[in-house]
Amino acid sequence: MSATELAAGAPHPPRGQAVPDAVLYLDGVSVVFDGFRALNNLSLIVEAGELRAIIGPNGAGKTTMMDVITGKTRPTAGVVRFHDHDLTRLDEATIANLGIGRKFQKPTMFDALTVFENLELALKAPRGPFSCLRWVLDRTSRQKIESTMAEVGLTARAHDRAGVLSHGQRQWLEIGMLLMQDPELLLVDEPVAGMTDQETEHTAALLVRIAGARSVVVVEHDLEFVRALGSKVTVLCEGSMLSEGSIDHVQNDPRVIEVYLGR
Ligand SMILES: Nc1ncnc2c1ncn2[C@@H]1O[C@H](COP(=O)(O)OP(=O)(O)OP(=O)(O)O)[C@@H](O)[C@H]1O
Repeated sequence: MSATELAAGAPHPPRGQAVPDAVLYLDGVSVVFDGFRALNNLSLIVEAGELRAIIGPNGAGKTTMMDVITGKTRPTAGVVRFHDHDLTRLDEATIANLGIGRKFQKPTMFDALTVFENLELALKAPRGPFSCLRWVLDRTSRQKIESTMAEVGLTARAHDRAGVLSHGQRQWLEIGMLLMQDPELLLVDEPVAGMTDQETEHTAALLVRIAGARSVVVVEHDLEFVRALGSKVTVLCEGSMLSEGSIDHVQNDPRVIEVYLGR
């Protein structure tokens, strides 16, 4: 049973059984806080190289879902797998080291350091027997920093301090810092809140560009931005998946219109 077949609606395999091409696999996940179900039997599959948008009204469970994937919150029930790793048994640091990066709304960088220096700090420290080959590693690191700056559109700001960047540029730098860690799955929380229209467009193009080489899950309220992503959209409501498909499909789904878009 492949992730594509499951995503098309085929029945899920028995709990705990790996799905070959799924990077992220949630099945029957519930989170109960003091009797309140923040997640209610949620199932979700993200494939390799997929860009997925998650939308839903306030309190739908979007943040709780991200918290479950990153190990911040333990599910009360259900399966959460990253490839064949059972994430419900791992702590946050171990999950991050497996290759799951998370970008929160508020950027966390050093304002007094330049764009280049912030990316350099975010680079994984060289490990192993070749770490003495400083020159080779330095050249490789420099190339990686330069390609990441190009990827997020900050090459022209390389030697400017992070503190003088615009709000949008700070968000892109933070995404670049996460990319330096080579995540296989990137979780992005409301990336365009407070951005100008032009910054929002740039961010959509950036996320489309970086998905493909890794999977990207974006939680966002801005539906025009979600449309620009051109990706599959999952609508959460009251902790469950309400609808899934293209932005046109979910925007025309009467259940979505009733509980979310029609408000
Ligand atoms: N630690 C907690 N203890 C109790 N209730 C919580 C806790 N965390 C979240 N909740 C509740 O769970 C529900 C889902 O919250 P969550 O933050 O996941 O929703 P969301 O979709 O991210 O909402 P928003 O769009 O407003 O950020 C909310 O009703 C929230 O009040």
